[in-house]
Amino acid sequence: MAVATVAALLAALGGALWLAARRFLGPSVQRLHGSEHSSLMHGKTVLITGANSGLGRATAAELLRLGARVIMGCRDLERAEEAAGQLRRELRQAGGPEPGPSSGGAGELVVKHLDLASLRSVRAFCQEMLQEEPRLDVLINNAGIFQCPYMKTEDGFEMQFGVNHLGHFLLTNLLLGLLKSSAPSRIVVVSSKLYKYGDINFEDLNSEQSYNKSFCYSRSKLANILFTRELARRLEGTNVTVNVLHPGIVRTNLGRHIHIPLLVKPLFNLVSWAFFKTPLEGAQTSIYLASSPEVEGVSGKYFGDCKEEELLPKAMDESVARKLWDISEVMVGILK
Ligand SMILES: NC(=O)C1=CN([C@@H]2O[C@H](COP(=O)(O)OP(=O)(O)OC[C@H]3O[C@@H](n4cnc5c(N)ncnc54)[C@H](OP(=O)(O)O)[C@@H]3O)[C@@H](O)[C@H]2O)C=CC1
Ligand SMILES: CC1=C(/C=C/C(C)=C/C=C/C(C)=C/C=O)C(C)(C)CCC1
Repeated sequence: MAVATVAALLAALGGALWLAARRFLGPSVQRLHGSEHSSLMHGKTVLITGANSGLGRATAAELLRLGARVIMGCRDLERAEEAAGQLRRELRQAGGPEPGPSSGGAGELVVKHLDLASLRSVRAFCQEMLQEEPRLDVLINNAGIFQCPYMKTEDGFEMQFGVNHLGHFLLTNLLLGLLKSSAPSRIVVVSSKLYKYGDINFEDLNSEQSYNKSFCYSRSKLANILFTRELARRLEGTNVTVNVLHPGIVRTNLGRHIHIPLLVKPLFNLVSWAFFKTPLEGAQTSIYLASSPEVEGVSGKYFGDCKEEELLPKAMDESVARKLWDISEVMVGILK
């Protein structure tokens, strides 16, 4: 008995040491582009939704470092300005490009208000973009909400479907002209592996008959993939590409609606610290699809860890993708 207890304690201690060593001594993030690529994104304007937190913030930081001009589309201007201030300080400390009159926009960070839970806000944002921005080279549909209680957007859509899919659907459609006139340009869509558990039930897209927060998140992420594939088809020959990715499991604020008992929280924090990716690790595929010459001309594909991955048949169903597109047009009011 005593031997078993000692063995269990030793195993636990060994495991803890291994995890700590992995975090502290292991290679820090394998950055996609080292310093030799620090001008890769010079002259390019990138719009990132939800760039004040998590993956969006890390993506913004890295693309700024590569010389992009980054527009942060965020719903809370106070949180966004705070994040922008930190990003500018970090860039200066790292010796990144200094924005100024002669920098051609390199390293410049702009904050704009965008609430994807309001079609009015999306329209106002796009109008401002079209008035103020002469070009848009990369659009990163990153913002997302995860497993919230049943809530509706300003326009009466179930919140996860409304923000993760419909808000981005309208945003992308209204910015397509600018992306086309800036071609070659790219659209990057952040989905999730959890798409596998979703289905597009056209009879109840607003989840009024029943609401399951996990299913609705998965459905919104499946919609992200179907949207990407249908858009890629529609964009053939335009030199505007669109690809979709899953980032893995990443330690961000996405879990804000998951309620964990106070006493168990430290354990969850420890587990996430040990096993989840950091935001910079998780953002690598977004950064890759936004900037790498390797994916020039590649469109309609699904990526994880900077490599193309296979999709389940339900995410490649062209008739479902077309029907979802048509219904989304009606829902957001852009039916021609
Ligand atoms: N973290 C993970 O393990 C995984 C994440 N993903 C996906 O990654 C993407 C980024 O999430 P992540 O960085 O993890 O989470 P965070 O919660 O850290 O970031 C989400 C961002 O989306 C913004 N957002 C939420 N609702 C709206 C809205 N109505 N209008 C505009 N912006 C909004 C948030 O703004 P605010 O800060 O104001 O709330 C925040 O900036 C999401 O699409 C998510 O589904 C996919 C798989 C796994
Ligand atoms: C980090 C973290 C949490 C967990 C978040 C989780 C589990 C997020 C998972 C998101 C996924 C897998 C999204 C996929 O699309 C807690 C427990 C809320 C609180 C402690 C810190």
